[in-house]
Amino acid sequence: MTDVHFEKIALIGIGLIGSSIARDVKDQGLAGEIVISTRSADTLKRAEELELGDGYTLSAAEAVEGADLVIISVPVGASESVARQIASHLKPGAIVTDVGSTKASVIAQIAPHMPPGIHFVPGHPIAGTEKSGPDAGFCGLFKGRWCILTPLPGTDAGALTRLRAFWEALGSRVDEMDPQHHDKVLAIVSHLPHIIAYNIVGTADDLETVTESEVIKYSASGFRDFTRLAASDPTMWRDVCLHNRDAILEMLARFSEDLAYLQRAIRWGEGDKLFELFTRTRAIRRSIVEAGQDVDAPDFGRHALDEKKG
Ligand SMILES: NC(=O)C1=CN([C@@H]2O[C@H](COP(=O)(O)OP(=O)(O)OC[C@H]3O[C@@H](n4cnc5c(N)ncnc54)[C@H](O)[C@@H]3O)[C@@H](O)[C@H]2O)C=CC1
Ligand SMILES: O=C(O)C(=O)Cc1ccc(O)cc1
Repeated sequence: MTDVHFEKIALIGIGLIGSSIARDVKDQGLAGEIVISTRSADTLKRAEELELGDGYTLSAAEAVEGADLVIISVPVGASESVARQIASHLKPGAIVTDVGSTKASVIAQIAPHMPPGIHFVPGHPIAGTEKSGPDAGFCGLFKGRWCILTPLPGTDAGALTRLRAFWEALGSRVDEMDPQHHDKVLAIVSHLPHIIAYNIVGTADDLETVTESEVIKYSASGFRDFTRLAASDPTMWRDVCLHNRDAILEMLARFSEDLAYLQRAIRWGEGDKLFELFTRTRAIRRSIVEAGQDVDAPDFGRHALDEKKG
């Protein structure tokens, strides 16, 4: 059996994801010691009040001293800064991983700083909410959710197996994927929906004829769903957009083309085209429900993309 117990786990960043990991690790006794580091003193103090770990420090370098597993849970744009700070303090043989929503950029930021003998295995739990900060996390966030690992060529098989077992202990289903493929898949199933939500809520806010009270008063559940996504952390999503630029622009181009098709059909009263599209999309959801798949399941998007690729 793979050993999922670590003597010391260092958590760098203790927001929604870091604090959820801390809660699960504690709950399941997966670590002898949890040391938490974050950039802001206020967040660190809050983590201590919530008793999320055993040790607390503003120094990421100090946190990783002697750690067998280091989990970086910061906005993706802060990855290189963290890697620089911890590089020369890592214990030989340590596993370093992250939870960032984009993978190619995070790898480019972290991998060059990792000394020989350190096992860097990038990861991404496909689980979260629109909330952020240490209070937002909860036990069981990762249960039944996918976690995608994007190992690099030459990644130590033992380190990969241990990290996989760690996420499985948190209740996740684990898949491995090439980082570029990950970034394309997530661009369509996660990044675009957030961008569309930010855009539609922004548009509604800009409409002079629609007062704030009307937007709230008459908002149907469709619009409300968008406002939840559009309430997501601005720093995190700015970084996702800037660090998955190419895949997002590619998917946005496809999306805009398809939107123009819809726009034209509406303008010219081409009801058959509208009906055909709406019937096709309805069938997609129905087939997922009939297959007994959770419609929230993150692999939905991956299957849809694979089917498109043929
Ligand atoms: N929010 C979500 O639903 C999900 C987020 N992710 C990824 O997880 C990572 C963390 O996201 P959340 O926990 O949601 O964010 P969060 O905003 O709740 O927490 C971020 C943490 O990073 C710390 N931090 C920020 N800049 C830092 C820096 N330069 N150095 C050290 N610490 C720094 C903050 O103090 C905070 O503790 C991001 O990369 C995000 O893309 C992955 C899956 C889901
Ligand atoms: O809140 C939601 O609906 C999400 O989609 C959460 C989420 C946000 C970012 C990720 O990289 C993974 C999951």
